[in-house]
This record gives sequence, C-alpha cells and structure tokens, in this order.
Amino acid sequence: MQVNQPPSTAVPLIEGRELVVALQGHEILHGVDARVMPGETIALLGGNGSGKTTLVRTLLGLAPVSSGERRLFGTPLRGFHQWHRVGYVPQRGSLQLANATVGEVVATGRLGHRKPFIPQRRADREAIDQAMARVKLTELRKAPFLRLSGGQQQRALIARALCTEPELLVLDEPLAGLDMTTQRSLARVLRELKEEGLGILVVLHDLGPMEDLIDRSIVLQTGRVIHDGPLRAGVGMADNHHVTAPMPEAPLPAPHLLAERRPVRENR
Ligand SMILES: Nc1ncnc2c1ncn2[C@@H]1O[C@H](COP(=O)(O)OP(=O)(O)OP(=O)(O)O)[C@@H](O)[C@H]1O
Repeated sequence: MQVNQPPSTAVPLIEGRELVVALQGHEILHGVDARVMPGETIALLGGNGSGKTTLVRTLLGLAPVSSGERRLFGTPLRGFHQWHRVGYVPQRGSLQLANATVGEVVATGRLGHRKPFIPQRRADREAIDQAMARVKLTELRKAPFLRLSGGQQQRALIARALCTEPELLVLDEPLAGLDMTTQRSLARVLRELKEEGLGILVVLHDLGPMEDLIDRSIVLQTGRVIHDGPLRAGVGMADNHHVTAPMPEAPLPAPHLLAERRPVRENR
C-alpha cells in the first residue's frame, strides 16, 4: 500500500461533515464524515445497502441532505460552480444512453465547459480525443455504446469523466461485473491517473487489483462510518452488512448534472 501524505494545510478536494441523509422518509446516512485530500486515492467500502452510492451522490450534490456540510475544493456546495474540476463515473447501467455512440457519450463529459447550443471548440475536441486515447477507445468512437463490452463501456465512462480535465475523479463500482483481466487493465488506467496527481474516490465491493493504489479506506455499515484509515484486512470487503431500510419504490428524480437514473435492484 502506498501512503501519500498530503500537507496538513491542504484543502480537501471534497468533504462531507456530519451528513444526515433521508430518502423517501428513511434515514440512510446517520452523520457521516468523509473527505478526499489532494493526491489521495480513497476506497469507499461496505456491504450492500450500507450507503456508499448515497454518500457519493450526496457529496456531489446529487442527493439532498437533512443536515451536515458539503464542500468541494473548500467551497460550500451551494456556492460551488466549477464542476469541470470533478469527473464522475456513475455505476455502469445507470445512464440512459440508448442510441448514443461512444464518441457522443464521451463528449457529454465536456458539456460543463461549453455554453448551451455552442458547437464544440478545438479545445473541446482535443480534450475528447485525449480522453478517448487515454483509455484506448479511439478506434471505437463511432460504435454504439451499448454494443461495447462491460470493460469498454467502463472505459468510455471514465473517458467521459476525464474530458472535463478534472482534479478529482469519483467512481462508483467501476470494477463491478468485469473479469479479472479487464479489472487489471482498468486499475492500470487509474494508477496512471493517480500518478499524475488526480484525487480519486472509488466505491468498491472488492479491492481486487485496486488494492495497492489505495491510500485510505472509508468503510460504511448501515449508514455509519465504521473505519476511516489504512486498509485493514477483511474490513469493508464484500461481507454481510445488510440493509436496514427498505428499497425505494420509485427512482430518484433526475439530478442536476446529467440524465442519470438509479439502476433497478432487487429487494434485499
Ligand atoms: N432513492 C431512494 N429512496 C429510498 N431509499 C433509497 C434510495 N436509494 C437508496 N436507498 C436505500 O438506501 C440504502 C443505501 O443504498 P445505497 O445504494 O447507497 O447503498 P450501497 O452501499 O451503494 O449499496 P450497493 O453496494 O448494493 O450498491 C439502501 O437501503 C437503499 O435501499
């Protein structure tokens, strides 16, 4: 495990303090603290339904808080507008991308840089090209997104997040459903990004090939942090910390950033 100690005066890239979140009348997070410092790679771990996705969405302003404070790059969420500094890779399957090509999906990541209805500028095209090359998808630019393999889709979503040229990358279960070879190649991409200084917050069920990238883990159990520190064997891995609240009957309303919908899940 690498330990990348940020200077003590550094401002967190993203931070939540005492976050309390209730969805459809059920309290899901019960006073959670979480932060990512510059250059850190943080694994957000915990069993099914422990609140990982809810925490990530809350930190990004995609879910409302009952109480608590959220800051991005030191600015309270309410006053934060520099969304290009954040790249978000939601769970695969949570985006409505029916007819889009890979190039179109990746290009949506650049929307935060553009004024509405203004065509792509050279800088936009270059950023999109670079992001596609980065994840080795250039050849597949014109392919329909939904025809790609799971690993290629995941790469496209990472490229989409990268073309905003972020300082913080937030990924929700990027390894889910991928075979070990594909997981390893994604971990290599993330390692390169880490080495370039990007802060990374990644929701994981199993560490897999990500393990030696992780500087610190935050482990949730039924909406509470039970560990925040170096990885500890067995803590937070795919285990049996089960759900306390019932599943939603309806999906969340569309968030303000992108047309994202919650995947349909079975009752637990
Ligand atoms: N929109 C919603 N309305 C009501 N409850 C919700 C909603 N979204 C999630 N929940 C509930 O919040 C709890 C935490 O869900 P969340 O998806 O954040 O957990 P998770 O740790 O990411 O789980 P998984 O590992 O299965 O993806 C679960 O009990 C879930 O049923």
